[in-house]
Amino acid sequence: MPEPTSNPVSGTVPTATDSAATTVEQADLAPYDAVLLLSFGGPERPEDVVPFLENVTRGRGIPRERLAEVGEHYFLFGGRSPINDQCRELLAALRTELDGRGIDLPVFWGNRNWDPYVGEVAREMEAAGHRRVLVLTTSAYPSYSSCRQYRENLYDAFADTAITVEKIRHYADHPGFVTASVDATVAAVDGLVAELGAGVRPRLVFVTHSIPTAMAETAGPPPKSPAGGYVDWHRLVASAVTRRVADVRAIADDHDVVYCSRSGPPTQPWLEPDVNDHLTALSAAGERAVVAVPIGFVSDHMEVIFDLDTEAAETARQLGLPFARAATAGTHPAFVTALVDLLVERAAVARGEQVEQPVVAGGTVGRYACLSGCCPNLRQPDRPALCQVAGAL
Ligand SMILES: CC1=C(CCC(=O)O)c2cc3nc(cc4[nH]c(cc5[nH]c(cc1n2)c(C)c5CCC(=O)O)c(CCC(=O)O)c4C)C(CCC(=O)O)=C3C
Ligand SMILES: [Fe+2]
Repeated sequence: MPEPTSNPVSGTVPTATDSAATTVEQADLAPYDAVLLLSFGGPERPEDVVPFLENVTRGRGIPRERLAEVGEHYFLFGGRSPINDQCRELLAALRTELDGRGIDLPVFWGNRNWDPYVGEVAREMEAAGHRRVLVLTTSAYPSYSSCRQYRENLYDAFADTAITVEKIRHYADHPGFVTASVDATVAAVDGLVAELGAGVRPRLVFVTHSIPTAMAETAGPPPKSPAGGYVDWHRLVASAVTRRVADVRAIADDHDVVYCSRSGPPTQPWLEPDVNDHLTALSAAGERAVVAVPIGFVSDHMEVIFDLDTEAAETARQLGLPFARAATAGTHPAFVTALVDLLVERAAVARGEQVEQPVVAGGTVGRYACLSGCCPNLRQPDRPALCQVAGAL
């Protein structure tokens, strides 16, 4: 940040001794008057688990056995999902970063599937006088589940309020998100090398949430491959992370994008391979060590602590395949800085200003407002959603 020539807060000229306290210029996110962190939500007590699962799966056709199985994942961790605490930590980190830039807008937090519900938070925000809100979700990629479903819930929450809602762009290809994954991957590679010796070249296995192939193929705006925007964006992030890790550490030449948390009826095709099947195949092919990089999750969600740290780690143990899991972005400073940069960028765009929109090489600048047919709801195509504009794909 440039040194201010005068102190905009007090109007006095900063001196050498008080400069530390006076170099923060007041800034804002005009035209927005508040920020909303929108997340998935998760249970915090054993009694919450079943009602939470009912909220998530209502009308989604998930088999009863799958629900019972996922309930057990939560019970294994005391009936408490890690996700809400991670949102609290992210809120604190965002506050510190905003304060450091002299931005004093309030940051609210609401969830789609558990307390604090976004519908209740919307009414609080309206009562507090807010009228134009900028939303940041804890989901970084395009697809129905990771984008439109959030926007449908925003519609339900805000339709009857006086508040206008806008969103930042999809940010998985933002350099700050990629940097957080690179640092985490380097640390995990170093851990394996310390354990196994300098000759080992771990293979990077990027992991994300599986979704039905029908959802994947319709995800994201063009240009996209037949696999769809969800898969394309993950492949791009995986390649970007691999390139940067390979610049500084010896790793295997190839990397993979694989999936966890498959749900739905067995007859419905979902994205494959499953991470456990893939570890088995890599072991059979003679791979000597694997680093799992959960680029599909912004923090250590249940999918990370159960599907990877518990289940996939056990698969690797049984295979005798050395395995490490890289940290998620969480509150990595590069990620927190990137999120605030994305808020600042979005506000500048709303003011009609020219602004830099950084993406990693080969990335595309995600849309601020999605096209009305993008990431369609295949069950209820006409369900209303916010932050979209009319336009054909
Ligand atoms: C793409 C995607 C993300 C990433 C983007 C994002 O972050 O949003 C994500 C995140 C999450 N998913 C989560 C939890 C669950 N997801 C489920 C079910 C499903 N997820 C799907 C997709 C995704 N999900 C889909 C297509 C289904 C099938 C039902 C349907 O078509 O809607 C079910 C039901 C049981 C089951 O079927 O597994 C649960 C409990 C939690 C909370 C974790 C915690 O507590 O830490 C988080 C962050
Ligand atoms: Fe999910």
